[in-house]
Amino acid sequence: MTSPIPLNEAQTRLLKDVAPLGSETIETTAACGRYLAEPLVARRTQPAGDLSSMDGYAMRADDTGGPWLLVGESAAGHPFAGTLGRGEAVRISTGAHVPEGANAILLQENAHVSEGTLAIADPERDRPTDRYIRRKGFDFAAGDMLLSSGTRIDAASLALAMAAGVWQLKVGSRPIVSVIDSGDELTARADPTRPDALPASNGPMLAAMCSGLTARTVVPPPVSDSRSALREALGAAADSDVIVTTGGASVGDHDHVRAALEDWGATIDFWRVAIRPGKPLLVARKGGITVLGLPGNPVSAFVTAHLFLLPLLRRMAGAGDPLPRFIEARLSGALPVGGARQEFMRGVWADGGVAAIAERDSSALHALANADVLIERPIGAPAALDGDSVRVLALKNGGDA
Ligand SMILES: Nc1nc2c(c(=O)[nH]1)N[C@H]1C(S)=C(S)[C@@H](COP(=O)(O)OP(=O)(O)OC[C@H]3O[C@@H](n4cnc5c(N)ncnc54)[C@H](O)[C@@H]3O)O[C@H]1N2
Ligand code: MOO
Repeated sequence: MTSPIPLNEAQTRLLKDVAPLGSETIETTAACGRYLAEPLVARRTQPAGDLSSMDGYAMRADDTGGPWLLVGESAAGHPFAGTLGRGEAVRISTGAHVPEGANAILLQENAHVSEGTLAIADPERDRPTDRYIRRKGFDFAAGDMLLSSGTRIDAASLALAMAAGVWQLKVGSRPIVSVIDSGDELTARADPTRPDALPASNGPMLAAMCSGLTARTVVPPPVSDSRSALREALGAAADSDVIVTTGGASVGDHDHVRAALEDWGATIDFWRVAIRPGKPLLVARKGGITVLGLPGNPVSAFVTAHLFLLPLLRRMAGAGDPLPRFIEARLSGALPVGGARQEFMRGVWADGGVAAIAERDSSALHALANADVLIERPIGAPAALDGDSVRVLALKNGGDA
């Protein structure tokens, strides 16, 4: 049996020959979570003209002493039509166009108005200023390249595209994923008449992880621990871009995934990665289909999905940067020396840093559900002390997407 390969080598091999699936043009409002298949180029200039950023009064820059005659109003959506002369001012609201000739704003709070005449309430302290003018095109101009191909559309970039006048976006196609739970002990729902049975939780968990990437996911009922049943389930999932199996990936008498994949005509790329949890991870290919054989233990399945399945789906969906990003955090508490596998411990935000959850069993879903982060422990790392810097992968607050 060959030795487990390092994580970075395994991720490189997984993604090496995987190209984005294709693209489609969709409404911008429906594009959240998708990846741009071409750069976003502005079709309009923002702001379209010089706008006031405050409610107040506009006047000429060479005429900031006052008093002024109020000659009209510029409201958002209703610009003042004329040109301002000396001794004249207009009422102006936030977001309204600064009239022709005007180049200074007096804040409403600093103004005194009486019978159509405007004056500075405290001339010793306040003066009209151009600080409250947002210049035409300061955010972006028509023709500017705003986001590069491969960028994930989130709420802010969706708003940017709308503001840039781009109603439709060319985005990467959504991958189709089939998730096969395998094991004789598994049932689709808890069955009180079978104390030996276990609800299949991996399939729904993995489907939920994929949904954050807008993949289309199919989860058939659990498959029994038999080579032929697995072979049949693989065949039934052949119209997928990715097939995920969970369970049966290890060395036990009932672990049939590798044999079933070979029966089906798939080629095993690699099996076993030097990570904890998740060592028995397997990658195989058949035609354009990538098969990820994830371990059955729920935490192992979750961690390997985070490290392999989600990057694979991001790449297929057109992401420029598919791998999860580590961030540095301060450790609250101490950790023992690292082992022979790169470890991903469940952790929580605590005392301004991260603390490892004591329960490290790879079946412990309760601890996983409480985790905010995965704390990375490199192979053979020296013991870590309270306050040391560690690398973490964020799980909560959008870290999964
Ligand atoms: N002698 C050895 N035994 C094991 C090794 C090893 O190297 N030598 N590796 C261990 C590691 S590490 C892991 S992880 C597991 C992985 O095992 P399998 O992928 O073959 O998974 P199963 O044996 O089928 O199941 C393990 C565990 O997970 C439960 N399970 C399975 N599927 C689901 C599901 N869909 N939903 C919820 N829970 C599931 C299953 O009931 C088992 O309890 O192997 C170690 N053994
Ligand atoms: O994947 Mo296994 O969890 O390393 O126990």
